[in-house]
Amino acid sequence: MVSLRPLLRALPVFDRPLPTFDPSTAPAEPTALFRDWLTAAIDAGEPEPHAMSIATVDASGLPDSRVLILKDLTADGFFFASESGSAKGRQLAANPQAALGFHWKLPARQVRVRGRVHPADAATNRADFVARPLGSRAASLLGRQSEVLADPAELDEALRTAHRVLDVAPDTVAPQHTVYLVRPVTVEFWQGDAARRHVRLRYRRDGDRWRTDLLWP
Ligand SMILES: Cc1cc2nc3c(=O)[nH]c(=O)nc-3n(C[C@H](O)[C@H](O)[C@H](O)COP(=O)(O)O)c2cc1C
Repeated sequence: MVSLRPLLRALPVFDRPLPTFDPSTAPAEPTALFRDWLTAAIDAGEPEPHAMSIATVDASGLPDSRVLILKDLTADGFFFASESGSAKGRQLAANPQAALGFHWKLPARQVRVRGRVHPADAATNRADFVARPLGSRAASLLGRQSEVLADPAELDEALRTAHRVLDVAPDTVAPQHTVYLVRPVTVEFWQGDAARRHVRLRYRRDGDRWRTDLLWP
C-alpha cells in the first residue's frame, strides 16, 4: 500500500490569517465566550458551525465518537437530540457522561466540553420533536438508528411508511426522540496560532462559579 505520509506531511496547517485570542479579556462565563466564538465562526462562513463531535464510552470502556448538531446552549449547558435506542443512547443510559468537541477550521479554533448528560422529560422531547422539519420527523419515526440495515430497500420502504403516517397523523411523535443536556464541568477554548503559540483557556466549574486556567499548548 502506498504510504499516505508524504501527502499528509505536505498539507498546510494554520497557514492562513487567524484571529488572536486574549484570554485576559475573556468573560466570567464560558457560555458567553462560546457564543462569541460560534458567532465568529458563522460570520467567517464556516460550514455547519453548530456541528460537534460527542464522545461516549461503551460498556467495555471503549470510547465512541460521532458528529451531532448542537440544538441549544443555555446557562444549564449544551443540548443535542438523538434516539435513546441508538448506540450513543444506550451508552449514555449506562454511563451518562460525555465529551463534546467543536472545531472551527477557518479561525483554527477548538472548544472542548466535558460533563454529565441528562435526558429531558417526555414533554420536552415531544415539543422538540414536533418543531422539527417534516423530513427529520419522518427519519426519526424509523426508530432504528444504529441497527444493522440488511437491505437499503427496507430503509426506502420504512421512510415511505413514515411519511404516510405523518400525512395521516401529523402529531405523531417518535418515542425514542430524546433531547440531552450536557452540563459542563470543564470547557476549554483553544486558539490555534501559525507559530504554534496556541492559546488554551480552561474553565472549571467550582460550585456556583467558574475558575479559569491557562494551559500549556
Ligand atoms: C454534520 C452531522 C450532523 C449530525 N447530526 C445528528 C444529530 O443531530 N442527531 C443524530 O442522532 N445524529 C446526527 N448525525 C449522525 C451521527 O453522526 C451518527 O451517525 C448517528 O447519530 C448514530 O450514532 P451512534 O450509532 O453512535 O448512536 C449527524 C452527522 C453529521 C455528519
